[in-house]
Amino acid sequence: MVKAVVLGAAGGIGQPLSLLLKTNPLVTEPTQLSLYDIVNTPGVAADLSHISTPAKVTGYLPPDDGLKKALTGAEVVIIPAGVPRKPGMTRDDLFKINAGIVRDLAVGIATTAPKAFVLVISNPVNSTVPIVAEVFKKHGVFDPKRIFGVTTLDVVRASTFVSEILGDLSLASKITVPVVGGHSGVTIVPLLSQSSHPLPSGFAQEEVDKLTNRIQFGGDEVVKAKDGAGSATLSMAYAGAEFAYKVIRAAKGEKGIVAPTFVNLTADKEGGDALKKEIGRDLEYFSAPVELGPEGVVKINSLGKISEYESTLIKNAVPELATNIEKGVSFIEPSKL
Ligand SMILES: NC(=O)c1ccc[n+]([C@@H]2O[C@H](COP(=O)([O-])OP(=O)(O)OC[C@H]3O[C@@H](n4cnc5c(N)ncnc54)[C@H](O)[C@@H]3O)[C@@H](O)[C@H]2O)c1
Ligand SMILES: O=C(O)C[C@H](O)C(=O)O
Repeated sequence: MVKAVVLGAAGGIGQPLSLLLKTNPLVTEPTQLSLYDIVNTPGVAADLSHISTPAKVTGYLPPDDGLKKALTGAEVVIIPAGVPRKPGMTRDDLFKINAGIVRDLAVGIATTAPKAFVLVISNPVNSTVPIVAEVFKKHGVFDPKRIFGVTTLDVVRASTFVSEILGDLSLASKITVPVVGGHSGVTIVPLLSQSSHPLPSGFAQEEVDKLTNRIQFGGDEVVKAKDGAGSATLSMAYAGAEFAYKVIRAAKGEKGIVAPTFVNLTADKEGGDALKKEIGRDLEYFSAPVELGPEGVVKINSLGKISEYESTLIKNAVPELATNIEKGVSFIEPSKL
């Protein structure tokens, strides 16, 4: 039995994500799904509760201790609460509003469900994950193995775009491309040289560059197409559900589940230290392929053999990552809790 909670469940991501959690035929879990938002969750929960699958769905709003009730007994908490981008904005522009939202929700988790796995979707992920971690530290419940920044959408995009180039969309769900670094612009580093399905022979460097750029700025492609009506929601719901299932399956004892995710590098000290050497900087957080287990992070894998081009991408990612991480860490001071 798993209790999963979606915070921000009435939003563009929250609703389809909750639908996927309620309906996935491969996973009989979660058996309890709690939906929390500042608006509309009773309606979303009533709607989902008519679907003929086992998970019991309940909606909560802020009055009457709704957050606490939603989180009581939670094992997996997924956070897509917060504002999305409009054209012309960077993810960092969302910090002003989303940092406070994520901080307050993190306080709720730290006090009510400190052992839950926390999956952070709200942008800017490079800063919101450190915010959650700092809140947990202040409450004395920080476990780096249990806090994840969800970067799965970058991985999903990379697989899809590579399958398009290979001219076979049916390969999309089979192709794996590790995407490392962080979740914004140049901090998104696809390791195309490690694609499970190599790019066509003779694929020019110029084309690798174009493909890399498309993966790094895939979010902007959607923001532009939605033209003021928000950012990726449906593909994010898909990606968020995929990652959540991996965390749940690993928690249930399934072995060998590996996924890139943005984690605190102390989650696996040995692996984290080796990774810091590879990237040439003592960063506190990085998205890397992580092996998952019953307690969360088991092992942070090294980047392995990467091309010179990819090594340059990582060099370009590191300064922005360091700034984003510091911004999140310094947002949390004892006086703010
Ligand atoms: N990690 C990723 O890959 C990724 C991908 C897409 C979007 N995002 C981010 O996810 C976030 C949500 O995007 P969206 O399109 O669903 O936005 P949205 O505006 O459609 O939905 C956000 C929801 O959060 C709710 N909310 C606001 N404050 C809250 C609070 N204090 N407690 C609970 N709920 C609260 C809102 O009421 C709304 O229902 C944005 O920050 C966006 O940038 C991340
Ligand atoms: O681009 C955004 O702002 C949303 C999300 O981070 C994405 O990658 O689609």
